[in-house]
Amino acid sequence: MTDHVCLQLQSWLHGSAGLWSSSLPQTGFFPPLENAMLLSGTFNNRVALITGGGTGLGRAMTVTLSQLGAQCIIASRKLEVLQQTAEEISSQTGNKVHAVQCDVRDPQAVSQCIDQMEALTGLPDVIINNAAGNFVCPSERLSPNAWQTVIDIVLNGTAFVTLELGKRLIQKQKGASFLAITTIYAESGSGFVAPSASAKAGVEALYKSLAAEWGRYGHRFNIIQPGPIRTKGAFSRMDPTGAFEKVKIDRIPTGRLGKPAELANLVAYMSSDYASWMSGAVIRFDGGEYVSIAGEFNELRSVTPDQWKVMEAMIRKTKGS
Ligand SMILES: CC/C=C\C/C=C\C/C=C\C/C=C\C=C\C(=O)SCCNC(=O)CCNC(=O)[C@H](O)C(C)(C)COP(=O)(O)OP(=O)(O)OC[C@H]1O[C@@H](n2cnc3c(N)ncnc32)[C@H](O)[C@@H]1OP(=O)(O)O
Ligand SMILES: NC(=O)C1=CN([C@@H]2O[C@H](COP(=O)(O)OP(=O)(O)OC[C@H]3O[C@@H](n4cnc5c(N)ncnc54)[C@H](OP(=O)(O)O)[C@@H]3O)[C@@H](O)[C@H]2O)C=CC1
Repeated sequence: MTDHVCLQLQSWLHGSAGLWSSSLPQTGFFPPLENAMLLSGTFNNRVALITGGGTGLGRAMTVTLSQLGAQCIIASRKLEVLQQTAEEISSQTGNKVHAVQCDVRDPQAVSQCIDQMEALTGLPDVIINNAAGNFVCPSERLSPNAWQTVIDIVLNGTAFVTLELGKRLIQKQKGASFLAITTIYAESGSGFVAPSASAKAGVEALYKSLAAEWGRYGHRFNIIQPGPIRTKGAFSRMDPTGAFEKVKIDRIPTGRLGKPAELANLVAYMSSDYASWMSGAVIRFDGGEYVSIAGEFNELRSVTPDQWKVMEAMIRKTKGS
């Protein structure tokens, strides 16, 4: 028995068993709740700008904010996509969603987009910097333009939108909540997405800096770091073959991907007056993935109770160093 368990352990250590798979099956402890969490009317008479709001997570945020009473503006490059999303959400919620074309890489376009927005709704109360560009690529294969494209969308785009709106809000003495969507690897860095990791880290530095500097103008700045949530935009560029999805899920302690509506509820809370004391916060929202990857001994989840008996006996038998 003991020899058999030792052999099993050796085979596990040499990688023939799934390194990340837990010895216990995931039993659906963490079902997602996808309805809007806040009180209806929380965002009545509020205007929310969501960059990249036409698709994926930005779209889900727009649905939730609109359900809660906000007048939303969604902005990105593809006007047709934006218009379709805006119409669908407006008719679903009864609250107007406006579509405004804007390439956030271009500061002049950003300024014109904000002119357009001011004419439509006035300056926003809620700003969600969600637009991004990313793809997995070995760093030695990146061209200068590939690097620059991601940095321009994510870091410069966020800065152009935030600074232009910030200046105008300060001028009008109007407070606002700014939120940036980054990633869990903004902190750790990550191979194969170096431009995105660098840009998202820059966004976090910008938001923490402005949280300190612009509180005096009535502006709050917060950050959400989502873990993996299925969207076409992300998954088609991060896992085009689908080969890595199971590996990812196996290392998430809650045993599943996140849902767009779950993230949208957190976004709504952090953008609402219920969070008016929250500024400079970085909230990781990843089902436990980050700590699961980081912990030195977390692979020991694969050790079975029988294997533990053998290991414990071996450890207890050892005397001295
Ligand atoms: C192990 C992983 C397992 C599972 C993963 C599963 C799920 C994901 C989990 C977590 C996700 C975590 C973080 C996600 C962060 C995100 O940001 S996801 C959002 C993704 N959405 C988008 O990217 C949408 C917008 N993207 C785009 O429009 C394009 O993809 C873009 C390339 C970013 C920009 O388009 P644009 O038209 O402006 O640019 P191009 O002219 O096409 O390209 C510019 C230069 O980049 C080079 N390029 C483009 N693609 C690639 C590539 N795949 N590899 C290498 N280089 C690329 C292109 O050649 C240009 O350079 P040049 O040729 O030198 O001119
Ligand atoms: N899904 C996930 O697992 C994770 C996502 N994230 C983050 O969540 C956010 C949303 O991603 P997700 O919804 O998954 O992916 P999407 O691809 O659906 O969203 C990205 C959005 O950004 C917009 N966009 C891209 N380039 C520009 C530009 N130059 N100017 C204006 N808008 C632009 C796109 O619209 P258009 O093409 O019309 O310009 C699109 O709507 C991103 O910040 C991403 O980094 C973070 C961690 C995990």
